[in-house]
Amino acid sequence: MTRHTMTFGPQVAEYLFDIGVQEHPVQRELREFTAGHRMAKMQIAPEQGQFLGWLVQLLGVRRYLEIGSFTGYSALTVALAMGESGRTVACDMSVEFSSIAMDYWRRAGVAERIQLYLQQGLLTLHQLLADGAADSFDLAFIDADKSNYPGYYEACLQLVRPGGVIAIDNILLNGRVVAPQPGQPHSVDVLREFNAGLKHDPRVDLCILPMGDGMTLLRRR
Ligand SMILES: C[S@@+](CC[C@H](N)C(=O)[O-])C[C@H]1O[C@@H](n2cnc3c(N)ncnc32)[C@H](O)[C@@H]1O
Repeated sequence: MTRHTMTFGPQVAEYLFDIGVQEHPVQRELREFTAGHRMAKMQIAPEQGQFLGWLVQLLGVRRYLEIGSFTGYSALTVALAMGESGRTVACDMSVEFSSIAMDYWRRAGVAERIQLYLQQGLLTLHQLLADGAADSFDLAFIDADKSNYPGYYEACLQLVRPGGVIAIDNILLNGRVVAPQPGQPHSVDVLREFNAGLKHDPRVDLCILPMGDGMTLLRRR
């Protein structure tokens, strides 16, 4: 028993992965491919993917909005968990990353169910709102540039239906949110202020998981 969240080394992390992560063969291939990519650390941890897939089942998610898709692992995970009736709107700005993502989405047979917008994420979210998509998503996942997190959050609060969930990744910035350094990027201050405000936000119910680099979950009231 413990009153604190345990921290653990690579051996326990490997054990948790072994006993806790179920992957489709294409998901595994994509994760292994991405491990060799120069920006590999941007991908979510596989146990976060497992959690998102589980949340999809729990909530009965049919419409998923993702801001920041990189090589496609999180979108692939959620698309597989939603099944044939699921629909994803994915946002990214990188042609290079997105072409890898689309390749793996095709190979897993989910590409037709994912609509990718290759432009600034905020622009896409505002377009979706202008097109009447408010209250239409069951789950949103924010995992892109940190300085825009407050803007992504405000837009997602309108796009996700009441009772739906907004998940937010990398809220700890590798611990930089609690150990500010001189000359650090402005995004650290933005994220620290953003994190601190959520527990006072009457529009949501909050839960933070110490998973990966910290994942916040917000249920829209
Ligand atoms: C942390 S990665 C996403 C990881 C992904 N969710 C996964 O599971 O592999 C962040 C992504 O956000 C994208 N990005 C950065 N700034 C962006 C912006 N302003 N609008 C849209 N996408 C952006 C990057 O190109 C990158 O692919």
